[in-house]
Amino acid sequence: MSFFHTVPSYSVLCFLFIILLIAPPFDMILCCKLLNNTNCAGIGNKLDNGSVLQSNLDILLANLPGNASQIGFVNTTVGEGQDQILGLAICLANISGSSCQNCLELAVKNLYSDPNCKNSNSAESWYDHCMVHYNSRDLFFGVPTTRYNTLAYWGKSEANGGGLETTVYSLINNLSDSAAKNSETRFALDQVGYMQTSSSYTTIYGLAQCTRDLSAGSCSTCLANYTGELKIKTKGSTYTGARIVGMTCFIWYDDKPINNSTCDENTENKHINNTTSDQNSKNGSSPPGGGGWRATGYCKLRPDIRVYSIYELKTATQNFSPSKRLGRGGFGEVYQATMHGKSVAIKRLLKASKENEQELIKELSLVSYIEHPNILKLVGYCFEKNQYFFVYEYMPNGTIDKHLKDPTSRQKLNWTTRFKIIKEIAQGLSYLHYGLEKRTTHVDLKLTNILLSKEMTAKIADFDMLRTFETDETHQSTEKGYGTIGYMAPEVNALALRKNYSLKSDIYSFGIMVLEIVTGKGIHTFRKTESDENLSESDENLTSFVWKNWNCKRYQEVIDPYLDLKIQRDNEQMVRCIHIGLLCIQHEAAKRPDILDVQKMLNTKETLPPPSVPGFIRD
Ligand SMILES: Nc1ncnc2c1ncn2[C@@H]1O[C@H](COP(=O)(O)OP(=O)(O)OP(=O)(O)O)[C@@H](O)[C@H]1O
Repeated sequence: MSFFHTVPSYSVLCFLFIILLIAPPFDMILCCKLLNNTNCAGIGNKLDNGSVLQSNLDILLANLPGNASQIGFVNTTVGEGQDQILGLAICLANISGSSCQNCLELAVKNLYSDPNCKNSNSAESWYDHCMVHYNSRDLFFGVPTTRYNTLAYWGKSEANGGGLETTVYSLINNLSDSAAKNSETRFALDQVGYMQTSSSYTTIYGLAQCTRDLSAGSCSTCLANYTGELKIKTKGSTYTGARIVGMTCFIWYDDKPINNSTCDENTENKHINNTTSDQNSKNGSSPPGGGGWRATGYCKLRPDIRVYSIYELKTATQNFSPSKRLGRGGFGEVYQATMHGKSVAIKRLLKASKENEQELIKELSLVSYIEHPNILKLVGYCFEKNQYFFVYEYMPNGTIDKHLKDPTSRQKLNWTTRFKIIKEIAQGLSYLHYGLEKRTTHVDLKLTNILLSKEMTAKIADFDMLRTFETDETHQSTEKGYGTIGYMAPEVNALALRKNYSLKSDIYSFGIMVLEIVTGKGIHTFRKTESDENLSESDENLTSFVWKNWNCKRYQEVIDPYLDLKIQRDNEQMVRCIHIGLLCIQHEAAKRPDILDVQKMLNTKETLPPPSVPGFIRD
């Protein structure tokens, strides 16, 4: 199990390059759309400490987050008559149950801690993803209001009559219509394309939601009111983003994806307001021209990444039944399941905890955007109740390691397939090293991290792990991560040297994998020893075994006996792959080819340089 490290592409100096290599991509760290502060002002009646009403309020607020997290909404009352208190809690319908609960717990906490709202008989606290509202006086369930807490807009403005206005308001109208008709959640999320100029295309994302106690008609009314209000407030212009947070409905659109995300105190922005005033909040409106509050961060997740609830995962895996378990690695267990008609592999992270959550979110956002046919695709995740899961596409043919260990599969794994797999791993690695905005290293490349699809397409996996986890003895901690003994390059093999990890260290691991695939012998076939005298297969390592035979030109000794050696072209490719493998595992990192060179070597017949001594071999 491992993770990717990223490197800014402008880095040329090696040491700077390495330092940057292990730095997390900062722009991925921020999570959640932030609203500006809205104050709690003009509180009406205060509750008497120790009163029945106060204790009813305490009961109400203690239960709202948990009750609402089930379906993202609850409205309820506690007490009767003079002592009755009404409460409503709602989350944006595209966040997980755990995020909803976290958000509402924060919202409730603020109702108690904000001096303006503390002990109020009527107050409201809203965050970016949720809102809590209580009242001891009026019945507000099911009643649409025209009052809103925040109306804000931002981004580029365009005079009305331009294409943006049509795009935005047709999106809002469609969303409003869909949300009103959605009897289950009163929520709709959509996106629409907009040609800014003849050559520049923008997507506008949007959501609309009503509290679930509204009827379809009331929901329409609420959303229509706010749409009209937005038009009035923006005074003849349309902006690329806006948000209205109302008492009974919300509208939000932006030219950036409005993602679901997990939020905590650091990332959610709080807003507490009392409800005694009938006036619109003064604090939420932005001046035309894009001032006022602005989104300062997102969980940058690929928009189609799904958020699963633990309940869904438990159901799909028969409560994580051993019969559904695909395997166990250094960091967790993997289960097979079918979700929404697709076969998936659910990785349950056993060593993650709340403290790691922000780091996990950061990893998640990085991994979610990595899309390549030779990289395992992330489908979704679940961070709930201090439990953490990543959901990936399922690879029915398992790991290549498994195929090489089983004599029947090994026999079936002919050279054409093995060569294809080697080239596919190189393609995936090339994408990581050079195909992303920032250079990214895998750090834990090994055969158990290469999965095979139904069509035997190789996909690089295992990039979802924190760098600070405790692990088992087969893994060693790099300064910010792990590698696996046997695959780790000499420059990173000692604990003190872990910071030396570079793209060339990944190349070393790639070279070991190539040799394993050609020889059919995993690194674990050999007993690792420091001695290179009187080597026999049982007491040398893979590297020394290949190197010794290579130097004597005993190529056939090296090639997997399960491979058919009758085809001349295949034989040449096998020897060439041993050669490439040896170039990749040269002791001196600088001498190793980079992955683009490797791809060229694999795809052409150009003459290769002689390899120098590999890592971990004594001259
Ligand atoms: N997407 C997947 N499809 C099918 N099987 C999978 C998938 N992901 C993992 N597996 C199986 O689950 C096993 C455990 O995977 P996991 O990533 O937890 O550990 P690992 O890579 O084997 O070990 P380590 O944690 O030491 O890197 C794998 O060896 C593989 O057999």
